[in-house]
Amino acid sequence: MSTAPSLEKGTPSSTEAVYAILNVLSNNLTIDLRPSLATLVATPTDTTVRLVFNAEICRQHPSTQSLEESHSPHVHLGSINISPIDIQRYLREYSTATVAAACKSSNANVESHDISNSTVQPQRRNSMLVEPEIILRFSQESDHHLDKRRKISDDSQEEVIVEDNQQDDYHAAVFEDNATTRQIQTKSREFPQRKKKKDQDVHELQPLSTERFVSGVWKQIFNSVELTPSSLVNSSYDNLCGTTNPGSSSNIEAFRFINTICLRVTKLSKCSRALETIVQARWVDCFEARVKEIEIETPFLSITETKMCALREACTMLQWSEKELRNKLSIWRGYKEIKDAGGWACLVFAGSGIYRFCKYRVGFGNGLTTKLGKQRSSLEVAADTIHPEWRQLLSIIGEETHLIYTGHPHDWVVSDGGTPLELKSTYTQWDPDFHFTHLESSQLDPNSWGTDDPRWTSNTDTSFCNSCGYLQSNDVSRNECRCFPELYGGCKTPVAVQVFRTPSGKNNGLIARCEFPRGAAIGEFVGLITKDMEGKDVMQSDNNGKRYQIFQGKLGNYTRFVNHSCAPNSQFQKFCWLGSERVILTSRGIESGSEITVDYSDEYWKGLDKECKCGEPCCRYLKKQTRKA
Ligand SMILES: C[S@@+](CC[C@H](N)C(=O)[O-])C[C@H]1O[C@@H](n2cnc3c(N)ncnc32)[C@H](O)[C@@H]1O
Repeated sequence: MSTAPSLEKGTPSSTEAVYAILNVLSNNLTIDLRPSLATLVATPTDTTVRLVFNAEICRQHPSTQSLEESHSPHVHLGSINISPIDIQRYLREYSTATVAAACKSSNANVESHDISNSTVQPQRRNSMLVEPEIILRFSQESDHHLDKRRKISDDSQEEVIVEDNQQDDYHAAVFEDNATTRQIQTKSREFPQRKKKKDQDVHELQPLSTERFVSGVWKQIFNSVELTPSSLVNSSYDNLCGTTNPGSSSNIEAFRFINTICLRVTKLSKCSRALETIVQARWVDCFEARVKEIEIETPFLSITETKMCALREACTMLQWSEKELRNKLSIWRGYKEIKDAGGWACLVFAGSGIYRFCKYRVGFGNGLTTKLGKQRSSLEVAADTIHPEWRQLLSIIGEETHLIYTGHPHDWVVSDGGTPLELKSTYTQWDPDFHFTHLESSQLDPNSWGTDDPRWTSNTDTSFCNSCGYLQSNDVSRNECRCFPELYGGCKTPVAVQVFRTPSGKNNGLIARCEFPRGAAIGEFVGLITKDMEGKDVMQSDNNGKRYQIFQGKLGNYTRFVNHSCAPNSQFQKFCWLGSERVILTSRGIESGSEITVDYSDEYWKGLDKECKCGEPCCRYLKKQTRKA
């Protein structure tokens, strides 16, 4: 390719010329592949030929019309892998074709035609690949025909008549050596128009479904989200790193600093997003109240006129256009609907997904309202007990900031649509003085074991994991064992579970608020490490011949509330952390919203005069008479 594109005299601007070039390269390109392909006919049929299309842009001297030597890199237009069989078919059937038509007809593998990237990508030369020189010709006269041909190749559904004589003219123009080589059309209105994108071609981000939205809210609540902006903004390199010059400090310090800032800014943006949504939801409340007021003041106006009146008032105050406000309003209405159904907590902890959810409104409607309505108080229990500061945000819109649910997250028993109950109230019928002590880790019963913990195999700060062999440490930056990072050696966040009122007469149970993938840890079975307890519900274990029991009763953690099922979705397993044996509850695959259950084992049910209420068809302990009935 040695001849240059000629820009017609009177080209209005260089921008237009650049557009003209791009347009030719992307749309008007026709290629006579025959001379080059003819040399490849003898290529063995099992060899793929790679055709690389490069264009060269030269400058033409205005007076002499001679071409100046080009030092610019080639523009890589694309490449085609083509088989010799296709080459022969091509030569037989198509004398000239657009790149697209050629590719389609040969069913070739076409690489992207990225003309915006004009640097030459050096191609690795493969002995199997042949890179022939290709003559590129641009024909102004044949645009009309070219368009028609493109239509045929691009959209076979479209009925386009290509007149034979026009095709002949077109071929003649392309093959004639003296034909104007590489002419660029400069009349922009005659450029082939870009194909309008069909609806299905438009790339849209997939909106969130109801389930994903609701589980997103739960995830945020159980995450370490911080909702006090004032405590976050006060960050400087000095008070985070203790040095004044970031340039002089080591990379690790700078990295630590930027990580801290990054974390704080993320928290800050979460907080301001939460503020934004509650203010905007409240805006809709106030807007609707104002519409009602105008309705009374001016009863002769239609509903639309009344709304427009309120909208215009707002536009004046906000200094936004009506269109701008109406667009925002449709999303803000979504926030209000979520708030009305799920409460303010739902809105505050919705996270970034809420915008798209309200924009596309897929999953909106009664299903969402009912679902959120049922979980509203459970969400509030979690929000109040895990993030007691969250209600402070509501002061900006004049809402009550007092916490409704105080104490430990598992001091409350939730239920679908019901009012949360205090945990102790659910046991008073058996024990009027019931009080539950929440433990982070097990306690050693000194009467049974003194200071000799039966779970110990060694007493070290670090240890190598029995399962993965990696170093274990409570220091997150040193720990390498990733067996159960939710519980050991990782950053801890509250586990996404709640104590809930079972509908099947088992008193309380444990419900998953997020998904627990198979193998994930739910929690350590934490309680009093004791021995020789009889007639009580205990976990029996044995470490190197030392038999010990873990008793929960009135102390422990949430694993205390896990009920039995004959088809359980979790199981107990032993795990050694820093030389100490632990019993942990791991998931067999648990969906958000399902009850977490475990198999208590035959041993447990053997001596009990109780009936299993797991409700599974495979239940092993359903009393015979019940079964008959
Ligand atoms: C560790 S507690 C589980 C939490 C208990 N439901 C509660 O409200 O405290 C074990 C007790 O729960 C009850 N339970 C657990 N699973 C059961 C089942 N499948 N059928 C009947 N009762 C069950 C039994 O009373 C059992 O003794």
